Formats: sequence, structure tokens, C-alpha cells
Amino acid sequence: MTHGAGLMAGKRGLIMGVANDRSIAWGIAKAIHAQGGQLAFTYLGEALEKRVRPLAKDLGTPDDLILPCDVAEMASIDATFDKLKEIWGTIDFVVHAIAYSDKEELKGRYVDTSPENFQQSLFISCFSFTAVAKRAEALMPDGGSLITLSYYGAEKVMPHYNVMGVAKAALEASVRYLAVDLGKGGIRVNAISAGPIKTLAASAIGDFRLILKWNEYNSPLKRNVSIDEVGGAGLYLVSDLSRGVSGEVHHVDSGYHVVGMKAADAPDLSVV
Ligand SMILES: NC(=O)c1ccc[n+]([C@@H]2O[C@H](COP(=O)([O-])OP(=O)(O)OC[C@H]3O[C@@H](n4cnc5c(N)ncnc54)[C@H](O)[C@@H]3O)[C@@H](O)[C@H]2O)c1
Repeated sequence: MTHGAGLMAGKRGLIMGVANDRSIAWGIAKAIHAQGGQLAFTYLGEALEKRVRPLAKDLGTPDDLILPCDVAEMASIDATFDKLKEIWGTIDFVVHAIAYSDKEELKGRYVDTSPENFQQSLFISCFSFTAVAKRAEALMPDGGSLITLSYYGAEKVMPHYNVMGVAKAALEASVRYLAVDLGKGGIRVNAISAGPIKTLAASAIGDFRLILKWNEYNSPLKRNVSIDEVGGAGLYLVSDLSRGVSGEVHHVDSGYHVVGMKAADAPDLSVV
């Protein structure tokens, strides 16, 4: 679709968290672009730039809107938003699809989490969204929409999720606080709680294949979700279709979060 037509016509925003074409952020970017939205992208480091730049260009993003950003550095986030201000002046939406933990600490017991990894995981996976929201607010004089990505491990204990579960719980709480802080300015803040999807970040989680199978057998839809399905929900949340929605954690997980027990017809699964 060309710009000027579609649900997102005339809207501009930033996509943070594409690592490759399996990234959830890429699914959301494609959905927004297909509805006429204009996109800027960030990438983490030169190795990922090689993957992100061609993808972003495929969606018509000019080189000067494909920006390095390490959210562990406030100066790096500042530089990203300074560039958006310089080139666009204002923006309409931000997609934050970023998380990090030392994968060694996604093994064993949560109780053994080190203070260093706790700090880093919570900083990158939770605080960075707040830092982004603060800078986005300054570029959204007429309102806008911010979304982030969470997981059911925020609500219930999931195997191997450990400190990431605590970080996602904090992220979901921060969505509610940010929704109140920014709501007066017409800025909406929401999260998508996605079901498990095989991505680079997911490969850090032990027994991920078991988690995928368990969700497939036990979710109401009896299957896993795709990045395009999360993309559709992302499009809804950044578009005016969701203009009455803020502070929400929207599950895109084949309905898995409503299930309380293994389905009677689901096979037992074991990693032993
Ligand atoms: N894959 C799943 O099963 C799943 C399920 C629910 C939620 N999520 C969440 O979705 C989001 C996107 O993850 P994904 O699964 O698409 O994996 P992904 O590996 O494709 O994306 C994670 C991104 O985080 C970025 N990142 C990490 N540290 C960063 C930093 N310091 N600065 C800037 N960027 C940084 C990486 O570069 C990468 O692009 C994450 O928040 C993840 O927790 C994933």
C-alpha cells in the first residue's frame, strides 16, 4: 500500500527491537506499513545493523531514519529522539519490543539471580520503556500511542523465565503508571502479552520447544501465534481503532491465559 491510503495514513512512528525477520517488532512493522504508516527503526550494534537496514529499507525507510540505539545508555535514547525531532518534528507512535537477561540466569532457580543481572534485566526490559515514553511524550503534542511487549511469565511462574518474569511484571505495572501520567496529553500506553514465538530472544530460554508444544496442545485455539498475528494487534493498538484503550495488557496467545489446567486430550510432555 502506498502512503496516503490506509488506517495509518499520515502517521509516523518508531520501531525498536527488530533483530531479524523473525522478530515480533518486524511483524508489527509490516502490519503498520501495510496500512500506510511511515516507520523509523533502531538497531542494537553493527552486527544487527546488517540485518535491520535491508529490512527497514524494504519498507521504504530512508537511511537517516535507521538509527543505532542501545537502551542501556540514556544518551543513545536521547540521540534517537533528537534525530526523530530533527527529521519529523513530531511522531504518532512507538513500538518497544526489547528485553534482555543473561541467559545463564534463565537456568536454575530465580532465587539465585545475581544483583548485577537483576539490575541489567530490569533496566533494559522495563525501565527503558519508561525512558522511551518520556522522550516520546515530548514529540507527541497532539497525542499518540506507545506499546511494549510482555509475556504471561509476568502473571504466573513459567519454567526458565526467572528474572524476566519479574521484569515483565514491572513492565506491565509501568504501562499502567505511564498510561495515567501521559493520558492527559492524549497519549495511550498499552502492552501486548504475546504467546511463545521462536525468535532470537526466545532461544535464550531453556526448553523453549517444550513451552511451544505445551501452548499448542493446551491453548483454546490449539496452536501457537505468529509474528503477523501479534502484528495485527500491534496495528490495532497504534491506530485510532483503539483510541479508547489505554493501560491495557492485551493477550495475543491463542487464549492460553484463560486456561487453568492441562487439556484432557493434550499429551503429557516431558524433557526428562
Ligand atoms: N518470543 C517470544 O516468545 C515472546 C513472547 C512474549 C513477549 N516477547 C517479548 O517480545 C519482545 C521482542 O522479542 P522477540 O521475541 O521478538 O526477540 P528478538 O530477539 O527478535 O528481539 C529482541 C530485541 O531486543 C533488542 N535489545 C536487547 N537489548 C537491547 C538494548 N540494550 N538496546 C536496544 N535493543 C536491545 C535486541 O537487539 C532485539 O532486537 C521482547 O520484549 C520479548 O520479551 C517475546
